[in-house]
Amino acid sequence: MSDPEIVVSAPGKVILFGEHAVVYGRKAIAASLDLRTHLKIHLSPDSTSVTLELPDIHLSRTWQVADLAAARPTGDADLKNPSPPSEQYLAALHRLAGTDTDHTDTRSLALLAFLYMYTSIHSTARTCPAGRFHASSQLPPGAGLGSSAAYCTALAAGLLTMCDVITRHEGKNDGTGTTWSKENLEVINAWAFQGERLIHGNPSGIDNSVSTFGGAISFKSGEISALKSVAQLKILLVNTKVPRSTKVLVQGVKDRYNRLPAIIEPILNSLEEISGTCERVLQDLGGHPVEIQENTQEKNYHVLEELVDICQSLLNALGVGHPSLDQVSSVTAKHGLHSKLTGAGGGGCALVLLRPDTAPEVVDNVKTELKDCGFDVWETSIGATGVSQHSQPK
Ligand SMILES: Nc1ncnc2c1ncn2[C@@H]1O[C@H](COP(=O)(O)OP(=O)(O)O)[C@@H](O)[C@H]1O
Ligand SMILES: C[C@@](O)(CCOP(=O)(O)O)CC(=O)O
Ligand SMILES: [Mg+2]
Repeated sequence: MSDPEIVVSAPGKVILFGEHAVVYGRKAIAASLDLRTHLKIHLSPDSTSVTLELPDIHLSRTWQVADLAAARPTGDADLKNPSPPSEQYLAALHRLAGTDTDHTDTRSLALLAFLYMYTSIHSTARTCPAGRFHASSQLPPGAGLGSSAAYCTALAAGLLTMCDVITRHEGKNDGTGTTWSKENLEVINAWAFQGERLIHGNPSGIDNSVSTFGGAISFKSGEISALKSVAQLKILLVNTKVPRSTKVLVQGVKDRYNRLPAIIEPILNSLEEISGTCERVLQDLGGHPVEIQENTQEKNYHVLEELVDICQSLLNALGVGHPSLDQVSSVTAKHGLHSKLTGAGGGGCALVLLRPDTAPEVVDNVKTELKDCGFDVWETSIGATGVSQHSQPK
Protein backbone atom coordinates (compact mmCIF):
# COMPACT_ATOMS: atom_id res chain seq x y z
CA MET A 1 0.00 0.00 0.00
CA SER A 2 1.05 3.60 -0.71
CA ASP A 3 1.84 6.59 1.46
CA PRO A 4 -0.85 7.42 4.04
CA GLU A 5 -1.21 10.92 2.47
CA ILE A 6 -1.78 11.49 -1.23
CA VAL A 7 -2.60 14.85 -2.83
CA VAL A 8 -3.44 15.16 -6.51
CA SER A 9 -5.00 17.90 -8.61
CA ALA A 10 -6.58 18.16 -12.06
CA PRO A 11 -7.53 21.25 -14.11
CA GLY A 12 -10.83 22.38 -15.57
CA LYS A 13 -11.19 23.36 -19.23
CA VAL A 14 -12.65 25.84 -21.63
CA ILE A 15 -14.16 24.65 -24.92
CA LEU A 16 -13.43 27.20 -27.65
CA PHE A 17 -15.52 25.54 -30.33
CA GLY A 18 -17.40 22.27 -30.87
CA GLU A 19 -19.28 21.66 -27.62
CA HIS A 20 -22.24 19.26 -28.11
CA ALA A 21 -21.15 18.51 -31.71
CA VAL A 22 -18.22 16.61 -30.16
CA VAL A 23 -20.71 14.18 -28.55
CA TYR A 24 -21.69 13.25 -32.15
CA GLY A 25 -18.11 12.56 -33.24
CA ARG A 26 -17.40 16.06 -34.58
CA LYS A 27 -14.13 17.91 -33.93
CA ALA A 28 -13.87 20.32 -30.97
CA ILE A 29 -11.10 22.60 -29.65
CA ALA A 30 -10.45 22.94 -25.92
CA ALA A 31 -7.76 24.04 -23.48
CA SER A 32 -7.05 23.49 -19.79
CA LEU A 33 -7.64 26.29 -17.26
CA ASP A 34 -5.53 27.43 -14.34
CA LEU A 35 -8.39 26.46 -11.98
CA ARG A 36 -7.98 23.02 -10.37
CA THR A 37 -9.73 20.40 -8.27
CA HIS A 38 -7.62 18.97 -5.45
CA LEU A 39 -8.16 15.54 -3.91
CA LYS A 40 -6.51 14.79 -0.56
CA ILE A 41 -6.45 11.20 0.61
CA HIS A 42 -5.61 10.39 4.21
CA LEU A 43 -5.48 6.63 4.85
CA SER A 44 -6.29 5.39 8.38
CA PRO A 45 -5.26 1.74 8.73
CA ASP A 46 -6.85 1.51 12.22
CA SER A 47 -10.26 2.72 11.09
CA THR A 48 -13.12 0.66 9.59
CA SER A 49 -14.77 3.47 7.63
CA VAL A 50 -14.38 5.57 4.51
CA THR A 51 -15.45 9.22 4.57
CA LEU A 52 -15.93 11.30 1.43
CA GLU A 53 -16.03 15.07 1.96
CA LEU A 54 -17.28 17.27 -0.90
CA PRO A 55 -17.56 20.77 0.62
CA ASP A 56 -18.24 22.53 -2.72
CA ILE A 57 -21.49 20.65 -3.15
CA HIS A 58 -22.20 20.44 0.61
CA LEU A 59 -22.02 16.65 0.77
CA SER A 60 -20.19 14.43 3.23
CA ARG A 61 -20.81 10.70 3.62
CA THR A 62 -19.31 7.84 5.61
CA TRP A 63 -19.52 4.13 4.74
CA GLN A 64 -18.24 1.02 6.48
CA VAL A 65 -15.35 -0.53 4.55
CA ALA A 66 -17.11 -3.91 4.82
CA ASP A 67 -20.18 -2.53 3.00
CA LEU A 68 -18.03 -1.08 0.20
CA ALA A 69 -16.10 -4.35 -0.07
CA ALA A 70 -19.38 -6.28 -0.38
CA ALA A 71 -20.46 -4.12 -3.35
CA ARG A 72 -17.30 -4.88 -5.35
CA PRO A 73 -17.82 -6.54 -8.71
CA THR A 74 -16.97 -10.21 -8.96
CA GLY A 75 -14.80 -11.70 -11.68
CA ASP A 76 -11.51 -10.57 -13.17
CA ALA A 77 -11.33 -6.81 -13.65
CA ASP A 78 -8.94 -5.19 -16.13
CA LEU A 79 -7.69 -2.27 -14.04
CA LYS A 80 -5.85 -0.70 -16.98
CA ASN A 81 -8.86 -0.85 -19.26
CA PRO A 82 -12.02 -0.15 -17.24
CA SER A 83 -15.50 -0.98 -18.48
CA PRO A 84 -18.88 0.50 -17.49
CA PRO A 85 -20.61 -1.05 -14.46
CA SER A 86 -23.21 -3.79 -15.07
CA GLU A 87 -26.83 -2.98 -14.19
CA GLN A 88 -26.61 -5.06 -11.04
CA TYR A 89 -23.38 -3.39 -9.90
CA LEU A 90 -24.80 0.06 -10.68
CA ALA A 91 -27.89 -0.74 -8.59
CA ALA A 92 -25.61 -1.74 -5.66
CA LEU A 93 -23.72 1.57 -6.02
CA HIS A 94 -26.99 3.54 -6.05
CA ARG A 95 -28.04 1.77 -2.84
CA LEU A 96 -24.75 2.80 -1.19
CA ALA A 97 -25.11 6.39 -2.48
CA GLY A 98 -28.76 6.54 -1.38
CA THR A 99 -29.78 7.59 -4.91
CA ASP A 100 -31.96 5.86 -7.47
CA THR A 101 -31.20 4.80 -11.02
CA ASP A 102 -33.36 7.57 -12.56
CA HIS A 103 -31.52 10.20 -10.57
CA THR A 104 -31.53 13.68 -12.12
CA ASP A 105 -29.87 15.53 -9.21
CA THR A 106 -26.36 15.54 -10.70
CA ARG A 107 -24.90 16.70 -7.36
CA SER A 108 -25.26 13.31 -5.70
CA LEU A 109 -23.93 11.58 -8.83
CA ALA A 110 -20.53 12.72 -7.50
CA LEU A 111 -21.03 10.10 -4.75
CA LEU A 112 -21.73 7.46 -7.38
CA ALA A 113 -18.56 8.30 -9.34
CA PHE A 114 -16.48 7.96 -6.16
CA LEU A 115 -18.14 4.70 -5.11
CA TYR A 116 -17.70 3.23 -8.59
CA MET A 117 -13.98 4.08 -8.76
CA TYR A 118 -13.24 3.13 -5.15
CA THR A 119 -14.94 -0.28 -5.38
CA SER A 120 -13.78 -1.16 -8.93
CA ILE A 121 -10.17 -0.13 -8.40
CA HIS A 122 -10.11 -2.35 -5.29
CA SER A 123 -11.97 -5.23 -6.92
CA THR A 124 -8.87 -7.38 -7.16
CA ALA A 125 -7.31 -6.22 -3.86
CA ARG A 126 -7.58 -8.41 -0.74
CA THR A 127 -8.77 -5.53 1.45
CA CYS A 128 -10.25 -2.09 0.92
CA PRO A 129 -8.46 0.78 2.70
CA ALA A 130 -10.16 2.99 5.29
CA GLY A 131 -9.60 6.71 5.33
CA ARG A 132 -10.76 10.21 4.49
CA PHE A 133 -11.14 11.51 0.93
CA HIS A 134 -11.52 15.29 0.57
CA ALA A 135 -12.17 16.92 -2.83
CA SER A 136 -12.37 20.69 -3.23
CA SER A 137 -12.22 22.85 -6.31
CA GLN A 138 -11.39 26.34 -7.55
CA LEU A 139 -13.88 25.65 -10.36
CA PRO A 140 -17.53 26.63 -10.04
CA PRO A 141 -19.43 23.30 -10.19
CA GLY A 142 -21.98 22.95 -12.99
CA ALA A 143 -20.91 26.08 -14.91
CA GLY A 144 -19.43 24.64 -18.12
CA LEU A 145 -15.77 24.67 -17.05
CA GLY A 146 -15.45 20.90 -16.73
CA SER A 147 -15.67 20.58 -12.93
CA SER A 148 -17.13 17.07 -13.30
CA ALA A 149 -14.15 15.95 -15.40
CA ALA A 150 -11.60 17.58 -13.06
CA TYR A 151 -13.27 15.79 -10.12
CA CYS A 152 -13.28 12.41 -11.93
CA THR A 153 -9.69 12.84 -13.16
CA ALA A 154 -8.44 13.70 -9.66
CA LEU A 155 -10.35 10.73 -8.20
CA ALA A 156 -8.93 8.36 -10.81
CA ALA A 157 -5.34 9.59 -10.29
CA GLY A 158 -5.62 9.49 -6.48
CA LEU A 159 -7.26 6.07 -6.23
CA LEU A 160 -5.05 4.41 -8.88
CA THR A 161 -1.94 5.82 -7.18
CA MET A 162 -3.16 4.74 -3.76
CA CYS A 163 -3.51 1.15 -4.96
CA ASP A 164 -0.23 1.15 -6.89
CA VAL A 165 -2.05 0.41 -10.16
CA ILE A 166 0.00 3.24 -11.63
CA THR A 167 3.54 4.13 -10.64
CA ARG A 168 4.14 7.57 -9.25
CA HIS A 169 6.76 10.28 -9.79
CA GLU A 170 7.75 9.21 -13.26
CA GLY A 171 8.23 12.68 -14.63
CA LYS A 172 8.38 16.27 -13.46
CA ASN A 173 5.94 18.75 -14.89
CA ASP A 174 6.09 22.52 -14.32
CA GLY A 175 7.47 22.39 -10.80
CA THR A 176 4.10 22.44 -9.01
CA GLY A 177 3.90 18.66 -8.86
CA THR A 178 4.85 15.41 -10.54
CA THR A 179 3.11 13.60 -13.31
CA TRP A 180 2.90 10.07 -14.70
CA SER A 181 4.12 8.33 -17.86
CA LYS A 182 1.97 8.67 -20.99
CA GLU A 183 0.79 5.08 -20.56
CA ASN A 184 -0.31 5.73 -16.98
CA LEU A 185 -1.98 9.01 -17.95
CA GLU A 186 -4.02 7.00 -20.46
CA VAL A 187 -5.15 4.69 -17.64
CA ILE A 188 -6.15 7.73 -15.53
CA ASN A 189 -8.02 9.15 -18.53
CA ALA A 190 -9.89 5.90 -19.13
CA TRP A 191 -11.12 5.75 -15.51
CA ALA A 192 -11.97 9.47 -15.49
CA PHE A 193 -14.08 8.88 -18.62
CA GLN A 194 -16.01 6.10 -16.86
CA GLY A 195 -16.61 8.47 -13.92
CA GLU A 196 -17.83 11.17 -16.34
CA ARG A 197 -20.25 8.64 -17.85
CA LEU A 198 -21.95 8.31 -14.45
CA ILE A 199 -22.27 12.10 -14.03
CA HIS A 200 -22.96 13.11 -17.68
CA GLY A 201 -24.72 10.08 -19.15
CA ASN A 202 -23.08 10.29 -22.57
CA PRO A 203 -19.81 12.29 -22.46
CA SER A 204 -17.60 12.79 -25.51
CA GLY A 205 -14.42 12.39 -23.43
CA ILE A 206 -13.00 15.81 -24.33
CA ASP A 207 -13.21 17.22 -20.79
CA ASN A 208 -11.42 14.33 -19.05
CA SER A 209 -8.78 14.28 -21.83
CA VAL A 210 -7.96 17.97 -21.33
CA SER A 211 -7.96 17.53 -17.56
CA THR A 212 -5.61 14.54 -17.79
CA PHE A 213 -3.14 15.75 -20.42
CA GLY A 214 -3.45 19.54 -19.95
CA GLY A 215 -2.54 22.08 -22.66
CA ALA A 216 -4.75 22.74 -25.68
CA ILE A 217 -6.14 20.00 -27.92
CA SER A 218 -8.31 19.30 -30.87
CA PHE A 219 -10.47 16.24 -30.17
CA LYS A 220 -12.52 14.08 -32.48
CA SER A 221 -14.00 10.67 -31.61
CA GLY A 222 -11.40 10.07 -28.90
CA GLU A 223 -8.45 11.15 -31.10
CA ILE A 224 -6.42 13.86 -29.38
CA SER A 225 -3.99 16.25 -31.13
CA ALA A 226 -1.98 18.87 -29.23
CA LEU A 227 -2.51 22.47 -30.42
CA LYS A 228 0.30 24.74 -29.25
CA SER A 229 -0.99 27.93 -30.85
CA VAL A 230 -4.13 28.17 -28.67
CA ALA A 231 -2.19 29.44 -25.64
CA GLN A 232 -1.66 32.81 -27.38
CA LEU A 233 -5.40 33.58 -27.22
CA LYS A 234 -6.62 36.04 -24.61
CA ILE A 235 -10.11 35.42 -23.30
CA LEU A 236 -12.42 36.64 -20.59
CA LEU A 237 -14.60 34.11 -18.81
CA VAL A 238 -18.05 35.19 -17.65
CA ASN A 239 -20.03 33.09 -15.19
CA THR A 240 -23.72 33.97 -15.46
CA LYS A 241 -24.22 31.91 -12.27
CA VAL A 242 -27.36 30.39 -13.81
CA PRO A 243 -27.26 26.76 -12.62
CA ARG A 244 -27.60 23.98 -15.17
CA SER A 245 -26.72 20.32 -15.60
CA THR A 246 -24.64 19.00 -18.49
CA LYS A 247 -26.51 15.69 -18.34
CA VAL A 248 -29.89 17.40 -18.86
CA LEU A 249 -28.60 19.66 -21.68
CA VAL A 250 -26.89 16.80 -23.58
CA GLN A 251 -30.14 14.82 -23.29
CA GLY A 252 -32.10 17.85 -24.60
CA VAL A 253 -29.91 18.01 -27.73
CA LYS A 254 -30.34 14.25 -28.19
CA ASP A 255 -34.14 14.61 -28.02
CA ARG A 256 -34.06 17.40 -30.61
CA TYR A 257 -31.72 15.33 -32.81
CA ASN A 258 -34.08 12.33 -32.61
CA ARG A 259 -37.09 14.47 -33.53
CA LEU A 260 -35.39 16.43 -36.35
CA PRO A 261 -32.26 14.56 -37.53
CA ALA A 262 -32.18 16.07 -41.04
CA ILE A 263 -32.17 19.57 -39.54
CA ILE A 264 -29.71 18.93 -36.70
CA GLU A 265 -27.12 17.01 -38.79
CA PRO A 266 -26.12 20.04 -40.92
CA ILE A 267 -25.81 22.16 -37.74
CA LEU A 268 -23.39 19.59 -36.30
CA ASN A 269 -21.45 19.62 -39.58
CA SER A 270 -21.22 23.42 -39.47
CA LEU A 271 -19.99 23.30 -35.87
CA GLU A 272 -17.28 20.85 -36.91
CA GLU A 273 -16.29 23.11 -39.82
CA ILE A 274 -15.96 25.99 -37.33
CA SER A 275 -13.50 23.91 -35.24
CA GLY A 276 -11.49 23.04 -38.37
CA THR A 277 -11.39 26.68 -39.50
CA CYS A 278 -10.32 27.79 -36.02
CA GLU A 279 -7.49 25.24 -36.08
CA ARG A 280 -6.24 26.58 -39.43
CA VAL A 281 -6.52 30.22 -38.32
CA LEU A 282 -4.59 29.53 -35.12
CA GLN A 283 -1.84 27.81 -37.07
CA ASP A 284 -1.68 30.78 -39.43
CA LEU A 285 -1.57 33.23 -36.51
CA GLY A 286 1.39 31.42 -35.00
CA GLY A 287 3.30 30.88 -38.24
CA HIS A 288 4.26 34.32 -39.62
CA PRO A 289 7.38 36.44 -39.19
CA VAL A 290 6.86 39.58 -37.08
CA GLU A 291 6.91 42.06 -40.03
CA ILE A 292 3.79 40.62 -41.68
CA GLN A 293 2.06 39.57 -38.47
CA GLU A 294 -0.05 42.70 -38.09
CA ASN A 295 -1.90 42.26 -41.37
CA THR A 296 -2.55 38.55 -40.95
CA GLN A 297 -3.53 39.13 -37.34
CA GLU A 298 -6.24 41.60 -38.32
CA LYS A 299 -7.63 39.20 -40.96
CA ASN A 300 -7.42 36.12 -38.71
CA TYR A 301 -9.00 37.77 -35.66
CA HIS A 302 -11.84 38.95 -37.86
CA VAL A 303 -12.44 35.31 -38.89
CA LEU A 304 -12.22 34.09 -35.28
CA GLU A 305 -14.79 36.71 -34.24
CA GLU A 306 -17.15 35.58 -37.00
CA LEU A 307 -16.68 31.99 -35.86
CA VAL A 308 -17.59 32.96 -32.29
CA ASP A 309 -20.81 34.66 -33.46
CA ILE A 310 -21.87 31.85 -35.81
CA CYS A 311 -21.09 29.20 -33.20
CA GLN A 312 -23.22 30.98 -30.59
CA SER A 313 -26.16 31.14 -33.03
CA LEU A 314 -25.84 27.45 -33.91
CA LEU A 315 -25.71 26.48 -30.24
CA ASN A 316 -28.90 28.50 -29.75
CA ALA A 317 -30.42 26.49 -32.59
CA LEU A 318 -29.51 23.29 -30.72
CA GLY A 319 -31.57 24.63 -27.79
CA VAL A 320 -28.72 25.19 -25.32
CA GLY A 321 -28.85 28.99 -25.11
CA HIS A 322 -30.19 31.05 -22.21
CA PRO A 323 -31.34 34.67 -21.79
CA SER A 324 -28.36 35.29 -19.47
CA LEU A 325 -25.99 34.21 -22.28
CA ASP A 326 -27.83 36.48 -24.74
CA GLN A 327 -27.27 39.30 -22.26
CA VAL A 328 -23.51 38.56 -22.21
CA SER A 329 -23.47 38.69 -26.03
CA SER A 330 -25.31 42.00 -26.23
CA VAL A 331 -23.14 43.67 -23.55
CA THR A 332 -19.90 42.51 -25.21
CA ALA A 333 -21.16 43.49 -28.70
CA LYS A 334 -21.74 47.07 -27.46
CA HIS A 335 -17.99 47.20 -26.75
CA GLY A 336 -17.06 45.65 -30.12
CA LEU A 337 -16.28 42.24 -28.56
CA HIS A 338 -17.58 38.76 -29.43
CA SER A 339 -18.75 36.06 -27.02
CA LYS A 340 -20.23 32.56 -27.01
CA LEU A 341 -21.33 30.07 -24.40
CA THR A 342 -18.73 27.50 -23.41
CA GLY A 343 -19.41 23.97 -22.18
CA ALA A 344 -22.95 22.65 -22.16
CA GLY A 345 -24.70 26.07 -22.05
CA GLY A 346 -28.19 26.62 -20.60
CA GLY A 347 -26.58 29.25 -18.31
CA GLY A 348 -23.14 28.65 -16.82
CA CYS A 349 -20.18 30.31 -18.51
CA ALA A 350 -19.47 32.29 -21.68
CA LEU A 351 -16.11 33.23 -23.16
CA VAL A 352 -15.27 36.63 -24.64
CA LEU A 353 -12.55 36.74 -27.29
CA LEU A 354 -10.03 39.56 -26.85
CA ARG A 355 -7.67 40.78 -29.56
CA PRO A 356 -3.98 41.25 -28.69
CA ASP A 357 -4.56 44.98 -29.16
CA THR A 358 -7.91 45.27 -27.35
CA ALA A 359 -7.48 48.43 -25.29
CA PRO A 360 -7.29 47.89 -21.50
CA GLU A 361 -10.08 50.53 -21.04
CA VAL A 362 -12.38 48.46 -23.26
CA VAL A 363 -11.65 45.35 -21.16
CA ASP A 364 -12.24 47.30 -17.93
CA ASN A 365 -15.50 48.80 -19.20
CA VAL A 366 -16.91 45.49 -20.42
CA LYS A 367 -15.92 43.80 -17.15
CA THR A 368 -17.66 46.51 -15.12
CA GLU A 369 -20.83 46.29 -17.19
CA LEU A 370 -20.94 42.48 -16.99
CA LYS A 371 -20.35 42.60 -13.23
CA ASP A 372 -23.21 45.10 -12.93
CA CYS A 373 -25.43 42.42 -14.51
CA GLY A 374 -24.52 40.18 -11.53
CA PHE A 375 -22.02 38.02 -13.43
CA ASP A 376 -18.53 36.97 -12.33
CA VAL A 377 -15.85 38.01 -14.87
CA TRP A 378 -12.15 37.24 -15.01
CA GLU A 379 -9.33 37.10 -17.54
CA THR A 380 -7.91 33.62 -17.69
CA SER A 381 -4.76 31.96 -18.90
CA ILE A 382 -5.15 28.70 -20.77
CA GLY A 383 -2.96 25.66 -21.29
CA ALA A 384 -2.31 24.68 -17.63
CA THR A 385 -0.57 21.42 -16.66
CA GLY A 386 -2.72 18.31 -16.60
CA VAL A 387 -3.31 15.99 -13.66
CA SER A 388 -0.47 16.21 -11.10
CA GLN A 389 0.59 14.75 -7.80
CA HIS A 390 1.74 17.11 -5.02
CA SER A 391 4.09 16.21 -2.25
CA GLN A 392 2.64 18.78 0.18
CA PRO A 393 -1.07 18.91 0.97
CA LYS A 394 -2.46 22.08 -0.68
N1 LIG B 1 -15.77 20.04 -6.42
C1 LIG B 1 -16.67 19.07 -6.62
N2 LIG B 1 -17.01 18.23 -5.62
C2 LIG B 1 -17.90 17.26 -5.85
N3 LIG B 1 -18.54 17.03 -7.02
C3 LIG B 1 -18.26 17.82 -8.01
C4 LIG B 1 -17.33 18.89 -7.89
N4 LIG B 1 -17.25 19.51 -9.06
C5 LIG B 1 -18.13 18.87 -9.88
N5 LIG B 1 -18.73 17.86 -9.26
C6 LIG B 1 -19.73 16.95 -9.86
O1 LIG B 1 -19.96 17.39 -11.18
C7 LIG B 1 -21.32 17.87 -11.35
C8 LIG B 1 -21.35 19.06 -12.29
O2 LIG B 1 -20.99 18.57 -13.56
P1 LIG B 1 -21.55 19.15 -14.91
O3 LIG B 1 -23.04 19.29 -14.87
O4 LIG B 1 -20.98 18.32 -15.97
O5 LIG B 1 -20.94 20.63 -14.97
P2 LIG B 1 -19.46 21.09 -15.25
O6 LIG B 1 -18.64 19.87 -15.55
O7 LIG B 1 -19.57 21.99 -16.42
O8 LIG B 1 -19.01 21.84 -14.05
C9 LIG B 1 -21.76 18.20 -9.93
O9 LIG B 1 -23.18 18.19 -9.80
C10 LIG B 1 -21.09 17.07 -9.14
O10 LIG B 1 -21.77 15.84 -9.33
C1 LIG C 1 -21.60 19.63 -23.97
C2 LIG C 1 -20.26 18.91 -23.92
O1 LIG C 1 -19.68 18.97 -25.22
C3 LIG C 1 -19.29 19.59 -22.95
C4 LIG C 1 -19.79 19.65 -21.53
O2 LIG C 1 -18.89 20.35 -20.70
P1 LIG C 1 -19.35 20.82 -19.26
O3 LIG C 1 -19.73 19.61 -18.45
O4 LIG C 1 -20.52 21.74 -19.41
O5 LIG C 1 -18.16 21.51 -18.67
C5 LIG C 1 -20.51 17.45 -23.54
C6 LIG C 1 -19.34 16.52 -23.81
O6 LIG C 1 -18.47 16.82 -24.63
O7 LIG C 1 -19.32 15.44 -23.21
MG1 LIG D 1 -19.10 18.31 -16.87
